Amino acid sequence: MPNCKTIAICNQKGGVGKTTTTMNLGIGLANKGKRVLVVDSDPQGDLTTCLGWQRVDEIPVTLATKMHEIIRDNETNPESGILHHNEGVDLIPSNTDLEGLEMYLVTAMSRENILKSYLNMVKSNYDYILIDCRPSLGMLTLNALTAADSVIIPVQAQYLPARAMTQLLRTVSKVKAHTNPNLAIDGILLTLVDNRTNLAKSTVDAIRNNFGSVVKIYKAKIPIAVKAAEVTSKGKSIYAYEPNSKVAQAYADFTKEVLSGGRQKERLRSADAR
Ligand SMILES: Nc1ncnc2c1ncn2[C@@H]1O[C@H](COP(=O)(O)OP(=O)(O)OP(=O)(O)O)[C@@H](O)[C@H]1O
Ligand SMILES: [Mg+2]
Repeated sequence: MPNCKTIAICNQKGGVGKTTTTMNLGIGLANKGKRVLVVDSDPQGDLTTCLGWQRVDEIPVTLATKMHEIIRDNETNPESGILHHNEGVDLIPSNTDLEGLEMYLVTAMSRENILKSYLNMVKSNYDYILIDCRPSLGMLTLNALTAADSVIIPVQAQYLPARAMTQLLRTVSKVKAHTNPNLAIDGILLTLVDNRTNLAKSTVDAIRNNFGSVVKIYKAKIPIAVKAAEVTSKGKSIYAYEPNSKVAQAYADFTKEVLSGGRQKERLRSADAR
C-alpha cells in the first residue's frame, strides 16, 4: 500500500496565509499527479469557501460530523460527505458546527486522537493529506498535530514572530512528548513577502537568524500580491486564476520543494517539552 503523508499547515497567528497555502499546495500536488485530500479544520470554513462552497452552513456532512461519528463509535461510510474539487483535490469541509465539536472534545476520551482515528480510515486513498488549522493552539490544532506526520508553518514576513514561534515550537514539543513522538517540522514558508521594502528584507533575515538553525526555511517565498488575495473568492487555485503570476510560480516552486521531501534541520527534541 502506498504511503500517505499527512501535513498540518499551522500557525496560531491569524492571517498568515495558512488557508491560501493549503489550497495552493494541495492543488499544486494534485497537478503533479498526487492524490490529495485537504481538510478544513477551522470552524470559519475559509478553506471550504475558498474552494468554492460558499454556503458552508448548508453543507450536511462536515469534519464535525465525521469526528462525532468517531467519538460515538458509529458505523458509517468514512468516505461519505467528502467533496471533490474540479482541480483534482478532495475536501472535508467545515463550518461553525466544528466550534461545538471543539468544546465537546475537551471532555471526550482520547480527545487528541479523534481526527487521527478518522483520517486513518481514508488515508489509503491519498498520497497527501493537508490539514488547514485554525489560528489557535486549542483542541482542534492538537488533533491536527496528533494526526500529522509533519508541520509546515506559514510565517508572514512582515515582522519577527518571535513569541508566537516559540509558543508554537513548544506546543510541537509537547505533542511529540505526549501523543505523536514522530511529528516533524518540515519547515517555515515565508508568506506575504513584499520584496520592495527594506523592512521585509530585514525581517526575512531576522527569521533566518532566529529560526534557521532549528527549522528549515523553504527557498520559495510567497510574494504579497492582489491576485493572491482575490483568488480566495474565486473557488479556484492561483494556477487556474492567474497562471503566469509570481504567486503561481512561487507556489509551484514551493510544491516542488514539498515533493522533494526533506526534514533536515529538524532538531527539536521531545526533551525540550516543558
Ligand atoms: N500572497 C498573498 N498576497 C496578498 N494577500 C494574500 C496572500 N496570501 C493570502 N492573502 C490574503 O490574506 C488574508 C489571509 O490569508 P489566509 O486566509 O490564507 O490566512 P490564514 O492564516 O489562513 O488566516 P486565519 O488565521 O484567519 O485562518 C486573506 O484575505 C487572503 O486572501
Ligand atoms: Mg485560515
